[in-house]
Amino acid sequence: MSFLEITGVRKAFGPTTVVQGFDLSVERGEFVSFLGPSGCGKTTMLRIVAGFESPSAGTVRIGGEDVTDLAPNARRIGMVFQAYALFPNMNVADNVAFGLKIAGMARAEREARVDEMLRLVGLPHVRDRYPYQLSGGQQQRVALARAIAPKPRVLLLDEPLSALDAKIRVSLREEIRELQRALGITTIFVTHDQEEALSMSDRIVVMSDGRMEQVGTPFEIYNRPRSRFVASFVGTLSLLEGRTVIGERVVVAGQEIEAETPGHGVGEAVTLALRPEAVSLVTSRERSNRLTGEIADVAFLGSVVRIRARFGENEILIDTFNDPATPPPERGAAVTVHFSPADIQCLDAATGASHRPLARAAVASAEPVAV
Ligand SMILES: Nc1ncnc2c1ncn2[C@@H]1O[C@H](COP(=O)(O)OP(=O)(O)OP(=O)(O)O)[C@@H](O)[C@H]1O
Repeated sequence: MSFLEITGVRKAFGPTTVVQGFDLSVERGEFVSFLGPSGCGKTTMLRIVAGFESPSAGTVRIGGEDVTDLAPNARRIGMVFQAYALFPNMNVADNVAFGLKIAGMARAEREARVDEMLRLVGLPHVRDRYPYQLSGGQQQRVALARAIAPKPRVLLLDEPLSALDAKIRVSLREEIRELQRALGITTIFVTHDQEEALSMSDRIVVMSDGRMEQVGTPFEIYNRPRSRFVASFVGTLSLLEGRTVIGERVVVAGQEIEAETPGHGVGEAVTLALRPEAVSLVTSRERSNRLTGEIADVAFLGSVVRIRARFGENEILIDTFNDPATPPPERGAAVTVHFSPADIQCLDAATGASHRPLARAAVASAEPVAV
């Protein structure tokens, strides 16, 4: 049995079911993200694990113990919320000591643990400050120190980074992950930010409309999305609308390309999906599987240049690495792009299912995936 077992959980508020068919086993020390758009039920699921909501059906087990009917404070979990939830009238040390005091820890031991926790989150110098004297990032680090001080069995993080500046968000991601690894604490992290989930998680649960769409490692979720929803929610994807012709070929914007379209007969409409990093600009004539169109937009992102090219009604995003010797193409310029047939994913318009893994992963390449 896994350390945290969520079995058959369903949750309804009145007539509205907001979570259903939720089954998940989390190993000890694992970092699992619940990823999905606003309203998909991820916070509700986290609150069920925490004990703030009771499920309409199903059970939650931690360390083999059925905690479904236990109050939150009896579950030995730690939680960090999105909004700064520090007690404003207490200084940092008292905030971090809060759970320890409730647990009846002696003063000297408490003080030592507070110091240890503040060192762990890199804030030994803010001990006597009040929350309003801290930056947003510092407040969240104190909230993290407060959550882990009582040595919880499970750490629950509800969008803890979403109120912070982009730069701090990225550095705190790494800090949280490092700390989580060092402590070996089983963690569930709720986010609607796919980059956050991809970069931090051992596994991701992608949720939509109260259901689990897919569970997998970031690599699996990105490269082998099981549904159109997962394919388009996680990462960036260009969709091409085409029509199949004889010989594994598809006509897109009046041009023929090679693409496998399993399950589609000749003459059928088909949707093809492509990741931006799978497309390259063609500089010589020899490459097959090309489409010619026009540059619609160029975004210079620094190390990566993201180009939006138009092919009739279709648009393709292309990520190329910055080359200091070659300025990016101009808007309106003609462009020819190339992609390998293996990098094309054929989506089934009717069911939203994807027929085959996205590209490179299919050959189990160890190539790092740009996010
Ligand atoms: N106490 C409640 N009573 C009634 N409906 C609720 C309650 N709590 C949540 N809901 C509804 O349940 C659905 C899922 O909400 P939940 O907060 O779990 O989604 P979420 O994925 O976490 O979204 P967000 O990222 O916006 O927080 C929403 O439609 C929400 O309105």
